[in-house]
Amino acid sequence: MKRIGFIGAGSMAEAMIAGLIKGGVYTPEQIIVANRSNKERLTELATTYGIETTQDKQNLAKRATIIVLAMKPKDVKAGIDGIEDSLTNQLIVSVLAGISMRTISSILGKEMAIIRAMPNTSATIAKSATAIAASAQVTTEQLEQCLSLFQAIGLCKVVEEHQLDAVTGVSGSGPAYVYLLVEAMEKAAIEVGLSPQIARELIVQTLLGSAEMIANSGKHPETLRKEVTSPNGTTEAGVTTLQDKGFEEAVIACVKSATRRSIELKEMFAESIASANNR
Ligand SMILES: NC(=O)C1=CN([C@@H]2O[C@H](COP(=O)(O)OP(=O)(O)OC[C@H]3O[C@@H](n4cnc5c(N)ncnc54)[C@H](O)[C@@H]3O)[C@@H](O)[C@H]2O)C=CC1
Ligand SMILES: O=C(O)[C@@H]1CCC=N1
Repeated sequence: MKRIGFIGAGSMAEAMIAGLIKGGVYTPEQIIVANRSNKERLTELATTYGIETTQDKQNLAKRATIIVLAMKPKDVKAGIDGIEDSLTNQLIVSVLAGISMRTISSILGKEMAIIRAMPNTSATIAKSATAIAASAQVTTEQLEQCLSLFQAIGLCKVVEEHQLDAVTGVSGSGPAYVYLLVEAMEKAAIEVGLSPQIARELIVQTLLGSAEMIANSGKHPETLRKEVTSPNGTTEAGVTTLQDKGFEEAVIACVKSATRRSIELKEMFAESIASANNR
């Protein structure tokens, strides 16, 4: 029986498990999840999804065809140390930000088929924007399996590994930028006289409508923006203020900072794991 095993039982693992079952990619019997020590969390997942839970990672690694690494990046060494003897030709799928394939291979002490993925929290509602990158050992069949895994929780694109830092800066962290925009719009809406409830509903619908226009109208965002903007009208007044306040530069700097941080974290983790391996 093909099985998928998750090491790490947090929010990202749960989002993926929910999407996989809902999308019919795996049945609950085919899913195993392990964590470090929190038995209550495992019981909660077993009760909600009917999946198998364990704290025996070696056994999980032996029985799964795909092993998903879903712990925090700082826990990767402790999380996968000890599973290497259980590995044969399984596919390792890592959702860890800033942990390179090289770092994973160096902890395992062998070259494996590894796919790195950068999803985002909208995976919870099967709307993740995910990008994946595959190591040379990954077969076409394994890549297809991984694509259907992430397509069950949203959209999935294949990129080169070095592009994952940019993906992290754009869509991994991206939901937070949108939430900040909404927080600011809500504050302003209340200041100009709307109730919080009506403000929230109007803003959410505006976001959904705008996203769908970009996705489905076939028009460039700039064209769509110009269609909203009447000469000397209200939008022009608003957009001019945004431009005067450096909105575009701020967004560009934001994405670049997040991308840079992803690169820094990757280098930092690589160094600390290399020095731990040499001890
Ligand atoms: N939250 C986000 O927006 C995104 C997160 N990610 C990545 O997903 C990964 C998981 O994030 P969350 O689910 O938010 O974290 P979380 O903190 O909710 O869950 C982490 C899980 O790992 C388990 N764990 C820790 N040490 C372990 C060990 N030694 N052995 C086995 N299990 C262990 C914990 O018990 C917990 O169940 C992170 O590496 C993060 O970089 C990727 C994309 C977006
Ligand atoms: O903030 C972070 O580091 C993680 C990676 C992408 C989203 N959250």
